[in-house]
Amino acid sequence: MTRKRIPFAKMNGCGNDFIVVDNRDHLMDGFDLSAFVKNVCARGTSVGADGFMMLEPSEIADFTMRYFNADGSEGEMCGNGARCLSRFAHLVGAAGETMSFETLAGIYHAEILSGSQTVRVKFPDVSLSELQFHQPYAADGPAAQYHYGFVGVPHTVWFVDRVAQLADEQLIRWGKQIRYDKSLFPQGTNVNFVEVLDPHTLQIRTYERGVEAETYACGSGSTAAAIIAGILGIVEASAPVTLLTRRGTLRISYQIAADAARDVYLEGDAKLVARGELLPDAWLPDHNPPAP
Ligand SMILES: N[C@H](CCC[C@H](N)C(=O)O)C(=O)O
Repeated sequence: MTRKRIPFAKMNGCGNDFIVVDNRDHLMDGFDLSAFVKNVCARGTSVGADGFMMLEPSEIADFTMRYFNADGSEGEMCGNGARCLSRFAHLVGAAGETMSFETLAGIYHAEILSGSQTVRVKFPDVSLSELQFHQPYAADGPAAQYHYGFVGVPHTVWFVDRVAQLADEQLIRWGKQIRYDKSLFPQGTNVNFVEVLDPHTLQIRTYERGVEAETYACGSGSTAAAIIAGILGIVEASAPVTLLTRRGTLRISYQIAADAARDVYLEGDAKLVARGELLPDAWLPDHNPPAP
């Protein structure tokens, strides 16, 4: 068994938590990444997180972001993850206060707001042809219609009343039903339940694909919800939209042009909460088989 120790950081963006590894020197070569990620992200038996990210070199940007969901699947992109990895890249000297990075969903830009742990990520333009509005939903769900937005990853947005009061089990039941509705979403989807508080403020709860549970916040889901609400005239699109998540606040701003939402920015905290070493028992949970 390898005696490898893997330096890592634990980062937290608005309650979305991530294990981050600097893989610029190919430390992770030889690992079955899917199994590794699933094990280290398991809460209770290992470090636990919503996702796992690696900082890797890039020939066209400051670095490459590789993102894995807690279930071991590689995701194209993660908004809160991108904010956390940008801060990490800055902390380890891989990037200055402004940076660009490669993802499976294209090139993103980010800025560490001076002297703070606030990070603003700029998304590529969101083509309006990637959005769908007022889609009917026949099954027993949170609403009779939903809206769809692809913001690096797929998102559905459901406007509901009193989202904070929605029972956790109900949210999970609806989330799973929609996320696994292959006739509508062959690739699956994240499911965002959104309440309009005022023309500048939305409250949001998200069932995340790949975590298969509610997470405390979702950056790309918040971005999709803010853009959709702006185009529908539910919030004022010309001003920043505040998204209240379960563990903090995200700010989203954008400009609506004829064919795309441009200048799309997602801003919020990105905290470094721990640094240490992952040891084999973090990724080999079979050392502790369940009691017969
Ligand atoms: N929490 C993430 C979304 C991760 C996307 C993932 N759940 C998927 O669809 O593969 C965010 O802040 O944008």
